[in-house]
Amino acid sequence: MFLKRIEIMGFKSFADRTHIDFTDGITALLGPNGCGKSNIVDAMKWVLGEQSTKNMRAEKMEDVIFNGTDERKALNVAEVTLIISNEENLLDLDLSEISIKRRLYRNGDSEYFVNNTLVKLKELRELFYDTGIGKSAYSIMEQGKIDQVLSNKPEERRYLFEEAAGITRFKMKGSEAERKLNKTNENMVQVENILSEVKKNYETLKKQSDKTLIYRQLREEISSIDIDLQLLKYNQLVSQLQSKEKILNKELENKGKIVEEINSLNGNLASNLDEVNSMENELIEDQKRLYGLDLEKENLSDRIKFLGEQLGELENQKQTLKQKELDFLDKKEGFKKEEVNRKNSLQEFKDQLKDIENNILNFQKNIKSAEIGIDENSRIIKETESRIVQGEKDRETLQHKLRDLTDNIVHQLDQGLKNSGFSIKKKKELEEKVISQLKAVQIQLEGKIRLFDDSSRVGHGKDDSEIWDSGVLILREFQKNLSVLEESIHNLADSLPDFLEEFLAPSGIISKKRDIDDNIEKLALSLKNDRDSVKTKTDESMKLNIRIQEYRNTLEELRVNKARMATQITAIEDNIQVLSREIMELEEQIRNNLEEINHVEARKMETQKKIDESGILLKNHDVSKKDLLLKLKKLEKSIQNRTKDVSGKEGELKKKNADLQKLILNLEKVNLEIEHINTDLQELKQNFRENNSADIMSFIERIPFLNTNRQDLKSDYSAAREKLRALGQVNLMAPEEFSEVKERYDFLNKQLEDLRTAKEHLIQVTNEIRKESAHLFQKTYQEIKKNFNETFRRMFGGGRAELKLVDPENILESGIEIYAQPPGKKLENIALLSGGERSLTGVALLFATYKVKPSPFCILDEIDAALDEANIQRFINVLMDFGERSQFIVITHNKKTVTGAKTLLGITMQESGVSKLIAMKIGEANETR
Ligand SMILES: Nc1ncnc2c1ncn2[C@@H]1O[C@H](COP(=O)(O)OP(=O)(O)OP(=O)(O)O)[C@@H](O)[C@H]1O
Repeated sequence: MFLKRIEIMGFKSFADRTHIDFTDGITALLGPNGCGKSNIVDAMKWVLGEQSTKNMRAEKMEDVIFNGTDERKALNVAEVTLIISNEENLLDLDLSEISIKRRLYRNGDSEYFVNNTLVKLKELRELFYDTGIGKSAYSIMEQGKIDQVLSNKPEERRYLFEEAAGITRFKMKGSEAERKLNKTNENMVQVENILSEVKKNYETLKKQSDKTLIYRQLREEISSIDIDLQLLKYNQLVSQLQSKEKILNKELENKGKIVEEINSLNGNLASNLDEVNSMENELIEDQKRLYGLDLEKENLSDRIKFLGEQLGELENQKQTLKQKELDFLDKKEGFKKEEVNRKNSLQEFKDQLKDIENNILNFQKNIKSAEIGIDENSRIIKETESRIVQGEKDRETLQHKLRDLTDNIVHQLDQGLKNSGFSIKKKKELEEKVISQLKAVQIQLEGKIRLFDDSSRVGHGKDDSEIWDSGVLILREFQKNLSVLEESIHNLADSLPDFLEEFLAPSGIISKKRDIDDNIEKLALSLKNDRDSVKTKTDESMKLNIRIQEYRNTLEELRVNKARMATQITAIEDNIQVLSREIMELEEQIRNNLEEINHVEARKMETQKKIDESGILLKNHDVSKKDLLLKLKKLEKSIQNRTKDVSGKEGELKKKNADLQKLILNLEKVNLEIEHINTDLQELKQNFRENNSADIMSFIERIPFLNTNRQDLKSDYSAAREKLRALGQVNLMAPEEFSEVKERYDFLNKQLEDLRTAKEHLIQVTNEIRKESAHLFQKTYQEIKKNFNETFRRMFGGGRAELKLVDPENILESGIEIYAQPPGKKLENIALLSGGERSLTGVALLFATYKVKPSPFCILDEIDAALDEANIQRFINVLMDFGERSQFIVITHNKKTVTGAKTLLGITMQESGVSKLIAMKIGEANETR
């Protein structure tokens, strides 16, 4: 047993909570027409997820909720619970009993539960795939549906075979795989589009990055050569210093010796020569100073020259940096222009998007107002229709009244005439008498008038008094005749019955009839107007519906446009972001460049200051030298005068002193040279630190490996600088930008590759599903085909039936033709069969399918309606056979079919409009039978 119980509450005519317990075998559902038997079938379909309102015999889904009776209010919720036994694990849930519940509220909210857990409709449907149960399966066969299996197009019949073959799940999986494949294709196109955009950027940045890397390499090369040159100079200065220090030490030794010799010579000349000596010392001092001044002057000139060269170099550097700044500014200007263009386009797109959104709002408003118009029309139509119904009722009431009144009039007239003894013949005689008397009076009157007229004109010889007398006579005669006439009129009036006056009086019965006639006429006119108005409003609503459809189509297009526009806006916004980043980076480069320029400028100014200071020193030297020369001349003259008196010994002493002086001068010179070398060394170190932000001593270990050919190094330096210049403009951030883009480019390529793999996989899955489905379908089709002929022969007591694939080459789409040959007839297409034959053929196909894949339960709703006695018996025989294996619930009005059932369930409507279940025990059932 599969179906255990169904609980229905508030569903269609089942207003109260109703439990129906099912049993094994065949259960017959009995009850008079309209008592709610098919509503139970509807409840079963509904709880299994039926979505078609047509299949639920409703206009909208809310119509399935109990909508009230004269005695009961409508309900706001419908609920059906189906309890299924899953002991044979037919459903893929590890539970022995499963309850499925569907609930619908009047506001349209709908819920599904499996074992009281809220689930989605999709999950519920998947639970029943390939079980023969469910929306499109064959477990529920209703009135007309069996016939529909035969009337459907050959392709539409496939569902029966597919469900039996168990490929519904495959089909779903196949469609899902195809949906995924389409989605993957769309994603691939999208990724390819983005990739082609990124690729452009990638290639541009790659070129720029390569160039920048060369640029950086050259800069490093130049800096390295520059360091080598500085190291060479440093090495040279250090060697010079060492050799000078050696000379200094040697000369100091010599000086010591000569001083000793002079001291001994001077022993006796000391006193005499003190003055001379002091003068000579002064002279020597002055000569030393003079020599020192010359040396200093030479050094200053060299220094000024060196600083001048440095200044030139710095100026070149500054010019290069300036040029670089201009290039950056040009580039930035270009980017700015592009950014403005992009922003303009962005604004245009945004305006367009706004227009589209406004249009969407307008169309939504139009739809809303059209819907309001339709609602208003429906309201008016409803009102008018109820007015028409009321009008019809009123008209009927009036017509009823009119009929009563007319009967009354005839009756009263009859009665009145009878009571008053009125005779038409007598009335006619009296009327004729009055008319003839009236005519006689008229003739008499005309004759007398003429006579009187003649007499008054001619007189006939009579006087006036005679004329007057004859006039009086005439009038008296006339008066007499009128009295006779009056009497006749009275007689006539007396002959008419009195009650007629009452009849014709304003409050009389005839006036009432006239009023009713008028009212009926008015009512008919108003009904006609109301019907015209209903028609006009219905036409209007139809037009509004067409217009709503048009608005919706346009709305759909607008929504597609809106999405497209939004994508373009995002793309431009991305573009603008890239541009503003590039601009910011350029600005950063310009700022760095400016800092470099300022730095070079500061160094230039410092160098210039040094040149100026050296120039002032040079001028001061010239003045000092001139003064010193003048002083020297004077001093030499004084010494010459003083030494003329000194003896020949003094010659030797003089010579010694001269040697000493020479030595001292040499010593001074060497000291000065050492001092200059030290100054140069300090300067070199200082410059090195400023240019390279590092101490030259940290590079010292490079010296032994240096190419000591200064000339070669210099030409390498110039060549590298030339290459750098030839490179032109360089995007310094390009390698970093390129690495970012590369990362994205690689990522997109990877994504594309993944999508390709996914696509191949999906194609493979689809092919496998198709292959497996084709195999299962073919197998099941062949079995059903074989069974069909057998069940057909059993149903018809002979004959032959056949199934044919319309397109055997295309087994997964092919339609299935049915041919049937009832006994003694020709093999015919089913369209030519009689109603009963068709039902029987349909049932044969259904049972042939059950044989291959029995559905765990089966509901047959009056499928026996068109069968005659003999066929019913055969139908019952087959049904009872199948009843051994499956659970059958049969709705029928046929007594014979009822005899085949094991259990009977009765449905009644004890309370009008509310279905109720009466469980009949087999004993009672037999009595009922
Ligand atoms: N939402 C509803 N609320 C109340 N009653 C409803 C609702 N929907 C349908 N009905 C009632 O259900 C009845 C129809 O029930 P159903 O079609 O099940 O009858 P049946 O027993 O199958 O009849 P038959 O033997 O003629 O096929 C109708 O009287 C209809 O008014």
